[in-house]
Amino acid sequence: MSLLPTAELHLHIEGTLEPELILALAERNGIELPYANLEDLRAQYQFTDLQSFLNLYYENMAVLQTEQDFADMTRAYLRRAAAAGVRHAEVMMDPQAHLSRGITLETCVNGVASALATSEEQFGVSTELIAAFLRDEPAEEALAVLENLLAMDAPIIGIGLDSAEVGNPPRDFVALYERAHAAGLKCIAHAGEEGPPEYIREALDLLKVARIDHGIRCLEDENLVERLVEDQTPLTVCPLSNVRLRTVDTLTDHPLPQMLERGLNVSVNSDDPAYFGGYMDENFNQLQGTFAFDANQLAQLARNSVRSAFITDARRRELLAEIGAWQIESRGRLEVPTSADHRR
Ligand SMILES: Nc1ncnc2[nH]cnc12
Ligand SMILES: [Zn+2]
Repeated sequence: MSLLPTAELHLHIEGTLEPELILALAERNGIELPYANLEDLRAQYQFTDLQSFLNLYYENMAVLQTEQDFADMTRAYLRRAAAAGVRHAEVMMDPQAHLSRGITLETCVNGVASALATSEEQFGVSTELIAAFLRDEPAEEALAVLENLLAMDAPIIGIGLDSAEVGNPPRDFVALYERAHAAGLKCIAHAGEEGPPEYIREALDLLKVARIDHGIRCLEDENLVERLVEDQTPLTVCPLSNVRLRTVDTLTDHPLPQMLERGLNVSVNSDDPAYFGGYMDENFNQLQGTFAFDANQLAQLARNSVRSAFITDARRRELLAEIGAWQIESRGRLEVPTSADHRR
């Protein structure tokens, strides 16, 4: 049984920093961590909400110091993603989280970009880079960083908006998104993860985004659901993330089946796989185990990711053909795309 070919559209590269790599980079860079060992570090991975995760996520970034560190982290993700069936990845990074630690834009951007540049030949995964801005930091700072990214001709195709959602609405970032649109960049934003449906509306109406990251709280607003279905707005859903951050109680309670049923354009993504218990294959594995999706439903989720990706029509046709072949091969004898071989 071959792996389900998919596009990963919602992935924070800093969220792929595995505990083992954190310790290795700390050692390489002579950084003292507040954890005695791997077990001690792993014991921190219990989250009560988004903020409790973000605290650890930002803290662990201290080990990322050089271009090589960023490139090593990115290559480790690409290798793992390829083994999970990912054929195209649109990778977000958080430049402000590094600038605030005294790491230059060149170091973090060039480090990640250098690994992405050889991804297709090395791992068979085509990639794009998206700069995400921290919504819990001043909007003026985000705009200044975007100007610097543009000035250095950073190889980004778009911008995103992430970090602590509640109390930091999309309406605060209109100038940032106007600048990004004017520069010809694609625009996406996290909305409706912990925040209300109104934030999804704002992201669409004020920031004019092409995709919504998460968006699961749209279901609380029937008019919004109808609009999202009508426009086929992509929602990049992250099931294991939602469970680990307690947005839903258990995977059984996850609204993905309901969202598919309603005709929303939903895809499956891993968000911060090193923190949330799995990469793309593990997300599909657990969905399959919980909801018993058939080959048609799994293929639909994969097709949604490909039709929502920022890729050429030729690449889209190529990936849709791969999914079609997988679907034919899988019908009638469906096993889940397995992660057993690469599980930690
Ligand atoms: N799930 C998430 N939500 C908001 N900001 C993030 N940054 C990294 N992961 C995030
Ligand atoms: Zn995210």
